[in-house]
Parts: sequence; structure tokens; C-alpha cells
Amino acid sequence: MTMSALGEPCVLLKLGEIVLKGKNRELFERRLVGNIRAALKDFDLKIDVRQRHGVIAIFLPAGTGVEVADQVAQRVTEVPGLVWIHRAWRVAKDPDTVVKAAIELIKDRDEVKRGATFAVRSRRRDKRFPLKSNELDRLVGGHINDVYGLPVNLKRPELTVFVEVDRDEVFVFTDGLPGQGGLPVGSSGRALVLMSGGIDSPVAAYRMMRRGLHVDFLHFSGIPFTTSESIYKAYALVRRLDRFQGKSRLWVVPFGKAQQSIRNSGQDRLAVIAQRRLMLKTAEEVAHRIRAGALITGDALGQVSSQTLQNITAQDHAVELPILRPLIGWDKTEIMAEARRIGTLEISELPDEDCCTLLAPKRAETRAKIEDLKLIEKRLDAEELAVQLADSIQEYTL
Ligand SMILES: Nc1ncnc2c1ncn2[C@@H]1O[C@H](COP(=O)(O)OP(=O)(O)OP(=O)(O)O)[C@@H](O)[C@H]1O
Repeated sequence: MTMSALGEPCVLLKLGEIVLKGKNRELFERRLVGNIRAALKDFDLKIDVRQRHGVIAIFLPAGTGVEVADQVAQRVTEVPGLVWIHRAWRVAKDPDTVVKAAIELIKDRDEVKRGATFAVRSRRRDKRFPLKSNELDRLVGGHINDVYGLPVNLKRPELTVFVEVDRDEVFVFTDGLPGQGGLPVGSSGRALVLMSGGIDSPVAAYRMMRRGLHVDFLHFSGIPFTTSESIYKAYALVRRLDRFQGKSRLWVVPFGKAQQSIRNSGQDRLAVIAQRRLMLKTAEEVAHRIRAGALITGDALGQVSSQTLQNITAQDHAVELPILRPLIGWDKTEIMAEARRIGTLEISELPDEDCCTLLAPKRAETRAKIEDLKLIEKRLDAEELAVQLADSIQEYTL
């Protein structure tokens, strides 16, 4: 007996925080379904994504192989808003078929070979099904016990078989893949990430996508005084992060000349903060043009001299838009672990000639005074410069 004789492979998705939403839940779910469809476009298959009670089911065309179903499940793990992704079998709604499917499902499992403990957990979303969920547990569990001789352990089973009775079918599956959690991208609006080629800002971008923001990326390059390497790096990072949201745009500001003017202002110790404020002012101008409601940076309190409380305050004063800093309370090791998990660390660790090295002073100010910064900015005509810089951006669409 093969599994396909029993049913079709499909993917069952468990929603995250959306389930806590009240009246707006429908809106969040619809957005999530749209994001899932967009993420699956590359498969070039007629994939049917359906909202069911509390879950989303992905139905694949008849005859789709298990490998493709696995790839679909894997791809969906990258879509924020889901907590579990289960490769499941969709079978006919009768108890005998469910039993056969469950037996077949675990046939090759390691746990079965070594006689591990198991449990069956059933749920009935359709109350007209002839068996109640505990009766279904006992029926399926009894057969598994007969066929494989596995002992039941309801509290801490090593293998769990899930059975979910839905409106038109029954889903049978075992453990799943963890999802990203969070909210569907786009449900919180749009923001602009200031993205260097470093480790922190890509993680900051990811964390805010996960809270429902669709983000654009803004990179300041030292051009014409540096090579284009940092742009390639930013582009590679955006490509990686695009898997979580889709439709990403990278904007690049040629920043070298502006940095030179800052350096020429002679305020060596304040140069880094003055530069960061000019970046923020430029970002704010760009944000207005693309209708982004916030800026995002990878700052973590105290990590480097530009990230002391006083210097962060001086940066907040440069713009009116809120600056979101999701990593503010994170340790470097935590940021690195997250960067590794989301696949940006290996790109960030590639060497490049960051624009900021152009301005590294011998001793950076840790307590920048806003009045001193304003004096520098007056001389630079920073507001006008920010507009000019925003005019000079180049767009790199993926
Ligand atoms: N060249 C740049 N282009 C765009 N944003 C930048 C650039 N340099 C710095 N930033 C922004 O300023 C934040 C602080 O930068 P800084 O270099 O002080 O810290 P960092 O901890 O090294 O950050 P990262 O690892 O993101 O480079 C960055 O997280 C990023 O949001």
C-alpha cells in the first residue's frame, strides 16, 4: 500500500499571534494567505491556499510528488505569521482510511524501529464526524499499538500522530517544521531600514518584518572614495532577506562627498555622530518619498561609542520620524546567533570597505551635545544636503 493510494500530500499551517486578534483577524489572515501565495509563485504549480478554521491548508495538484510537497513546506517556513508547518496527508473522511493513513505515515520512522513511545492527538473541527476526538485517539492508537507494538505515553510521547478532522477531509501528520512566528509582513505598514553591510542591521530588518512591517533598504556607500563592494554586499543581504517578505527594494546613496565635507568641518570627535545624523535626515527624506512611516537601525545600547545613551538621543533629535531599534537590548552574541539562523551572517562577514571607515576618528565622542552637532550642520547646510542626497539615490530592484 502506498501513501498516494490513501490520499494526497498537502501542507498544513498553524497560525501564530494572529489567533489573538479580535475583529481584525480576518484582515490579518487574508494578508497572510496573500503572502504565502506570493512566496510559492516560483514553484509554477497550481497551488491552492485555503483558509480553514484556525489553520491554513495548502493543496497541491493531484499527483504532486512528496519531494515537491516537502519543498513547499520548507519554503513556507520563511513566511512570517506561522508557528508550525506540517507536511500532512489529506485523506477521505472515514475512520478506516484515517487508521490506514496513520499506520502508513509512520512506517519508516526511526521511532517505530526502536519501539519508542507514542500518542495520537485528534481534533474535530467538524462535529458531524462519527467519532469524538478521544474515540479517534483510541481507535488510531489501538491500531498503531497492534501493528507496531509501540507503547503509549500520553504525557511525553517520543512520536505524536496528529489527526485533524476538517470540513471536507481529514489531515494526518506528525511533527512539523517551526515557522518564523510573528505577524504577516505588511500588516503593520512600511518602514525604511538603514542597512550597512554589517551584522546588525540585517537582523534588525528581519525582526521588524516579523512584526508586520514591509521594509525598504537604504544603504550609504562611500562612493566615489570606496569601491562598490559594500553595495554588492547590501544587495546580497537584501536578496537573502527578501525571502521573508518579497518585493524588496534597495536604495543606495553615494555618500563619500558628504562624508568628506563632514571631515573638513574639523570636528573630528563628533564626525561619526554628525554623519549618522546626516544619514538619518537623508533616510527621513527618502522615507517620505516612499511613504514609509518609520526608520529602522541596528543599534544596540553601548555596543560602540556611537550607541551610548547620549549619542542615541542625539540621533533621535535629528529627525521627526520614529527610529525603531529592535536590537537595542541585545548582546552581540545573540545578534550573531540570529544572523546565523536567518542566513545573513555569512554575507555580513565578507570583507568590504565600509563607508564608515572613512571617518573613524582616533577618539570618538561618547557624549555628543546636540548644540555642537547643530553648529556643524549649520555650516554644512545639512537639511539641504539631505534633500540633495535623497535626490541622488539609485534604486536596485531585485
Ligand atoms: N553605510 C551605512 N548604510 C546604511 N546604514 C548604516 C550604514 N552605517 C551604519 N548604518 C546604520 O547605523 C547603525 C549603527 O551603525 P554602526 O556602524 O555604528 O553599528 P554596527 O553595530 O556596526 O551596525 P551594523 O552591524 O548594522 O553595521 C547600523 O545598524 C545601521 O542601521
